[in-house]
Amino acid sequence: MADVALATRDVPTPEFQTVRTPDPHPRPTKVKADNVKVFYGQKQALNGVSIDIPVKSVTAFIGPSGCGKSTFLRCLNRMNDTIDGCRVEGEILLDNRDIYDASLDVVELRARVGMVFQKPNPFPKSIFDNVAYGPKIHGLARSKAELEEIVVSSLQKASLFNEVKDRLHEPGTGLSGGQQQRLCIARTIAVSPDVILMDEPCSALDPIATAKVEELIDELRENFTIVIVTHSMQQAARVSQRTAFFHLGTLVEEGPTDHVFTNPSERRTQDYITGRFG
Ligand SMILES: Nc1ncnc2c1ncn2[C@@H]1O[C@H](COP(=O)(O)OP(=O)(O)OP(=O)(O)O)[C@@H](O)[C@H]1O
Repeated sequence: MADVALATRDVPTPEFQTVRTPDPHPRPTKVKADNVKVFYGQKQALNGVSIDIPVKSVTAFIGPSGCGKSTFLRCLNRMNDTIDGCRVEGEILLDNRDIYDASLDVVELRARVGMVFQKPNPFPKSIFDNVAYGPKIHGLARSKAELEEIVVSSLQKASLFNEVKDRLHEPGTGLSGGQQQRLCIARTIAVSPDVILMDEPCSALDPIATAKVEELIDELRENFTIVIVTHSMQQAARVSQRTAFFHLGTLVEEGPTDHVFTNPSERRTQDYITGRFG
């Protein structure tokens, strides 16, 4: 009950309220979204989502299929800009800067806010070149040696180096699915992002590869702000510190992961996590 008493109510739109439970030891906000609405043509997919995403921790987005988790995730690095007919309203700040500001360089933004997709999607290039690609196009290495250093350290941070060190010049597509996903994470890390967005990063992986990626996510949160969309509530419970529950285009509830899973403030959250719908 003490946790419920902590919950504060916010009113992003007149139609609904998001219940928020603060962390006992809150971290500074890295990304702040305010009243974000997304439309695909005439259809509204998000009804005014507001959330503060804390720095250097993992925030999980959960909710039934079609509730808008991926749509909201894609707002955070403007990937929705690439979808015809998609319109975003509201405000999203990264380190207090409006990411929808007309003067903002979207390529730069996507380097600062990297994305890992559901299906591993290495380039048809060598393992080395997959990781070197970003640093090369962003001019992050002044010499060949520096580029090599970035590639090796990114593969190490992605817990992949030891498995591939003897075949760096072989195709990335020749790796196993789990290794390919860690290669994609290494590729994202190589451009030194602040935020890593992960859209169901384990859904194409077997349980062992999933466990490795989850372990990796836990290590990465020391240095990166991570937002993960997942269909697996066990995964959200294992890897995240905060959880946000979406339903029908609204953010119903967000709070510390243990609170959301053990003592949710909202009936809809309770029904979802106990499998009554979704
Ligand atoms: N490119 C698109 N064009 C039109 N409608 C879309 C598009 N992408 C998503 N939608 C719609 O927006 C709503 C939210 O979809 P979204 O993919 O964000 O949900 P989700 O919670 O991530 O679902 P899932 O868990 O199944 O991936 C859905 O009704 C979906 O049909």
